[in-house]
Amino acid sequence: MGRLRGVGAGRDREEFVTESERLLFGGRLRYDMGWSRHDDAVLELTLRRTLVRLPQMVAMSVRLAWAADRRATRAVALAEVARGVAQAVMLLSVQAVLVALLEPADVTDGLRDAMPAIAVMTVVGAVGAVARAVSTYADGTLQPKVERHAQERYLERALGVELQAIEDHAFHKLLESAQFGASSARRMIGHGTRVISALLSLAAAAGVLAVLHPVLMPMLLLMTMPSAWSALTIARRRYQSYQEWVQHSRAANTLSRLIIEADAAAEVRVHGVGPFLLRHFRAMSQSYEGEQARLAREAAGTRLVASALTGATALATYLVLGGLLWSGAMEVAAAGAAVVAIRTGSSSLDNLIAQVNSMHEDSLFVTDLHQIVEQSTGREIPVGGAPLPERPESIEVEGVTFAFPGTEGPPALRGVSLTIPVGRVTALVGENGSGKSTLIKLLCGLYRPQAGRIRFGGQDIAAADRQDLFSRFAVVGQDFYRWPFTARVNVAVGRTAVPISEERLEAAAAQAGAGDVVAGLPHGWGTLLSRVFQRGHQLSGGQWQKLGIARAAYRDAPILIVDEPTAALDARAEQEVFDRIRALADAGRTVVLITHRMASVRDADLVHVLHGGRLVESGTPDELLRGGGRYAEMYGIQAAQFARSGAA
Ligand SMILES: Nc1ncnc2c1ncn2[C@@H]1O[C@H](COP(=O)(O)OP(=O)(O)OP(=O)(O)O)[C@@H](O)[C@H]1O
Repeated sequence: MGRLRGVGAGRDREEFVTESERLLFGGRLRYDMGWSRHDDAVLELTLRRTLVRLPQMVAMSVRLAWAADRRATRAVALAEVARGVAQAVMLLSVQAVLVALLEPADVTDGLRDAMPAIAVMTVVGAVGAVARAVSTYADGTLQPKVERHAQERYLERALGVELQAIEDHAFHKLLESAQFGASSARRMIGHGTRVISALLSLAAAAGVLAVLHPVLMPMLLLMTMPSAWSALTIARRRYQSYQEWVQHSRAANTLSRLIIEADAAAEVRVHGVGPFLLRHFRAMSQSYEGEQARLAREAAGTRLVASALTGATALATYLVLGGLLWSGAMEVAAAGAAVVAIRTGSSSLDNLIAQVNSMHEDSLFVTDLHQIVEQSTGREIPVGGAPLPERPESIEVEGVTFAFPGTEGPPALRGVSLTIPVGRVTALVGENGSGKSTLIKLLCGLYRPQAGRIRFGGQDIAAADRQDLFSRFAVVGQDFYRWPFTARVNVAVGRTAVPISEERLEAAAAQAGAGDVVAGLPHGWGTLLSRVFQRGHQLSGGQWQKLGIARAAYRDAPILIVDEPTAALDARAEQEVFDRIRALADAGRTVVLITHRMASVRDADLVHVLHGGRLVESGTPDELLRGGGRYAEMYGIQAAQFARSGAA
């Protein structure tokens, strides 16, 4: 990575855009790690730093485990300590047995002297085995709980942030990366357990070596250095690569999903899109394979160097041991015990390094999880606030300007001021992209204006309780969500805070003209509305639209926002929907209607016309028609179309 940060790095990176990335996704899909927030953490992934971070990481796993299940955590900790102590006692007993066997001239005496140590070895062997079984069981129950806990925390955070955070690609990338945090948290527990166990057994081996000869312990450490270095280097490269390629992999997955996606299946076949998608899937996968091959090549080289160094240090250690024996500085029995301790110690150290390394890698993903918490701070939907008036006279939009963050060009809304009277139908009209849907999202409190304010009966909604604000609205958007659940849930999802009421469902369906749709379903309200599951049923666009309106009716909120509610409806159904919308307003509901059908707007009490993010006209439909402005022009165009088709 350091190389990429060099002078020519930007140019190299720009050049390295695959054809698929450019054609399908409009450019490079790899993150510039030089600018990544993780960069510091990753590039500092050195042996020293990792070891310094070890206590932090162990503490992190303990905290995760403690929050998930205290009893199991305690059981794992006790069992692991018991295992470590058993191992230490075992090593000391081995030394005692060797001394007893090698020192006396008579073998029988030696065996007799060794008996107590052999008995101790048997007991601690059994204790170690039981401790291991306890740890395996407790760890097995603990890990899934930790994963669920972490996953819930993640989902709660994702749910709690503003729409704008979800739409921010950097935050979204973090969300994607952090979704692995939960399984990493689970693995951290396993690694944490094994780290403690390796540390204890290492301490035992080191203790024995220190007693035998002071030079042996540093030799043991030296022997393990190369594998530690290689493991950390490989892990660092892997994580960097993951971070850089996360969007690319996601894009390749999107391509493979599109090939099997039910909604795209017809077009994929009729237009022959399949081979095109497959070709680009192959190309994108191949470029990722190239990256993986690079990682594998570098890992192989690093491992080779590490093995050579390990061999050299092992040789040096045994030469030192030989020298000690030859010079008479050490007895044969002690040398035998030293060999056992070195073998145990180096295998514990290797194990420790491997575990610390995996733990470090996983801890980076768990850190992403923590970063979600950190980065969502300040972006979460505020809790609490001033209550809104129960029945405001009107909603006032005052000089509102709003630009989508990170977008260029003029703001989506510029100095818009208008009034939405309560209990009336207000229509918002304007050409595509004029800012109608954006204004609606601001009204509902999904976005905040950069200038100006929106008042609900005099109360600025910026200071209002957002949940209270949300509760005032029912929205039937152009792209209302088609939940892959039953018809019942697709309507009742309008109000999930209370138990589902069949009576209310029927009333909502009747209000939306969706009664026939439900009656025609094979299992009525219980019909699953998704073909990708067993017993699933497919609705037509118009049938879905009626259910969408029923959902809003079920929500029963004082303000109903309908964004192109009739686009997929036939002429009769369209008329019925507008009649119903009118009736809702007559019954005291406030309706904000967005539509391109000018004739439908004629029933509105007030019309606001947006153009290029500005309010250009306001008035009753008759006033605007008489005024001869934009509304009159759009109305005239549509009326002429009808007249032409009528004459034909
Ligand atoms: N999430 C978004 N991020 C960035 N820009 C957006 C986003 N949503 C809308 N825009 C831009 O804001 C402008 C206004 O869009 P908006 O959806 O409000 O228009 P509209 O009047 O509802 O259009 P239509 O009649 O086509 O539904 C457009 O230029 C659009 O590209």
